[in-house]
Amino acid sequence: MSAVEEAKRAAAKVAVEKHYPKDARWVGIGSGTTIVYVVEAINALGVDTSATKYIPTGYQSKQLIINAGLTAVEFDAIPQGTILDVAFDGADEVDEDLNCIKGGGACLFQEKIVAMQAKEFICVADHRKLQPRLLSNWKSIPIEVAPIAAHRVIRKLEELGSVNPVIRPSASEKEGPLKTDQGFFIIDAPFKPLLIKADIEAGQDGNGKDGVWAVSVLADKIREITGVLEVGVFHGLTGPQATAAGGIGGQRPVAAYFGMADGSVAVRKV
Ligand SMILES: O=C[C@H](O)[C@H](O)[C@H](O)COP(=O)(O)O
Repeated sequence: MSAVEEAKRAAAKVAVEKHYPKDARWVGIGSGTTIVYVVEAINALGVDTSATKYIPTGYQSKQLIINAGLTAVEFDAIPQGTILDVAFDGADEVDEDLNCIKGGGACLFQEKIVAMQAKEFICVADHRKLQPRLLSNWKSIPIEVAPIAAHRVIRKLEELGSVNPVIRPSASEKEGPLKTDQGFFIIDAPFKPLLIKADIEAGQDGNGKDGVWAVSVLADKIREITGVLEVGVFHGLTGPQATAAGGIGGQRPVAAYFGMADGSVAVRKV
């Protein structure tokens, strides 16, 4: 196993040991390569999972749950008002404020609704994802859009300062653009690194001047474009603040665990 895979596995083990409630009834399971180790770590806990329902965030996630011998229940099949005990997921990048970029594997819409339905959203990743600001290393924001509106959305993203936003192709050119679990397209929109709270407090302007945006300002602007289903920036209130504002746990994780190159696990918490 490569060092990066070892790092993902180490982070998943710590995150699950710290945040998986032994009597969990409803657990969100994200998408990607890191989440595989989260499911492995859940099974390794040795707790009784027979009464627990695992909510997938897409096709890959659902197959992962089923193949691990756990019970998958689609998001639209959970009883109304159900609050998930916890949701785990990976990320493409996490900043100092715990805002995340997600959607590198074309899953983001279902991941967001599952995260927002959970009391606690926990992020698990390797050291490459740990950055001071979003778009430091990962260069573009994945945005899920209705195919018919894709070119219109691209023009609007350019107006916001994105340079060369593109519709993500599928693996085979003849199949055209990649389709999400919703049958939508993904547009990858490059922007300059996004400002965090400390930058704004230090007096920087995050309102798009010279193409420089604060995380939530840009995420909200993109989401307002007609044709956009969801944006792969997870931000805003989280934890008790989200609950106090009438939400559940919010879309920003309360904690993120990173497997480091030296074998240790680093954590960022709100
Ligand atoms: O679209 C994919 C999801 O947002 C993933 O959670 C994200 O891309 C991280 O994936 P991985 O764990 O493979 O790095």
